[in-house]
Amino acid sequence: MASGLRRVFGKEEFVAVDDVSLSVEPSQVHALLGPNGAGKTTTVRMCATLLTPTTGEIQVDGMDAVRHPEAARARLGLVLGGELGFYPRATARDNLLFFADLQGLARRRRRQAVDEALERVGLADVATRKAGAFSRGMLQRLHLARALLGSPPLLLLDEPTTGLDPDVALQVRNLIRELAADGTGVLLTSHSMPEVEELADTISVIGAGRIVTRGAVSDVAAYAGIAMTSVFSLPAQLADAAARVQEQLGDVAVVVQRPASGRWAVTVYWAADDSHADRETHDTALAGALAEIGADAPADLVTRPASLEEAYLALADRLAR
Ligand SMILES: Nc1ncnc2c1ncn2[C@@H]1O[C@H](COP(=O)(O)OP(=O)(O)OP(=O)(O)O)[C@@H](O)[C@H]1O
Repeated sequence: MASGLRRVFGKEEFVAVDDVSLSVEPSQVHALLGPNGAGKTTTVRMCATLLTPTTGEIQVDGMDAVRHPEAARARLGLVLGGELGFYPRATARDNLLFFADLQGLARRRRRQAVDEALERVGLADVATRKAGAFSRGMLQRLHLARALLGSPPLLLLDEPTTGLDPDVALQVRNLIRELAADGTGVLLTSHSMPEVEELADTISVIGAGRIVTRGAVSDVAAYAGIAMTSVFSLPAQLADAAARVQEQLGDVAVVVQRPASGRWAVTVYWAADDSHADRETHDTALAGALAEIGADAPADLVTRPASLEEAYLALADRLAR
């Protein structure tokens, strides 16, 4: 839906977003991942018609969003992280009725659309309570309800769970998954790796305004140069275990250790370029290295495909401006 997006700011001609293309299909959750200032929000704001691209094209549900921003706006729902924007002394329902009105929803459809949206986000029971009395989690769900008015085929969610309690964040994630399952396309930004890993079908990693890699978690991991990871713990007295295991393994892996619960939590990142290596090969190599340094075989060893967080941390240096 977006191609060749570029956005330049100010007299200094700072390039915030450079040649970004992406698409969000129905039922797909597409996540934008990247460090602070990478250009994620600028991209979302352009897709939402809040910001005009310096160059590039955007289509929302077949509508040219640069030429016809209002028509495109009616085809998408937007939740920007940390926004306020409700009338504290009006009820949740009246707030949504006001926004339904702003969106130009037909009068006879308005009340029904509002009640459906409140129901969808689990706020139907508190529809007559004032928004000012809502907790942060309830407000965030109200934002989602607002975005859902008129059942747009596309949702743009910029950090929808930032600052929420874990249980409320979980509710919001469940809701996002349900909406996608019902056919809505979702473009999501988040700093939570487990969240992106859980929700996203496609991940675009953005660094310094450009998309550097795109795909599933395994694709991001391959780009980061790691494929699998082994994690285990060692007793506190083995303070130099990582360096000694590293010496044994050489450049097929990177070994790090951190203190955790009075022991060492050790992580071994196996290099991705050895495509023949499987779990067993890694475990055998590791057992040999540990025996060599005089450590007992760890009972809690797990070797598995790299997580998104591990992959992301491994490539963080390459994303800086
Ligand atoms: N209106 C503006 N004027 C000038 N520079 C801007 C403007 N908006 C954004 N920028 C700059 O563009 C870059 C990208 O910002 P953006 O907010 O898109 O990043 P982000 O990836 O969403 O970051 P974060 O993770 O911190 O939210 C930043 O360096 C920011 O300072």
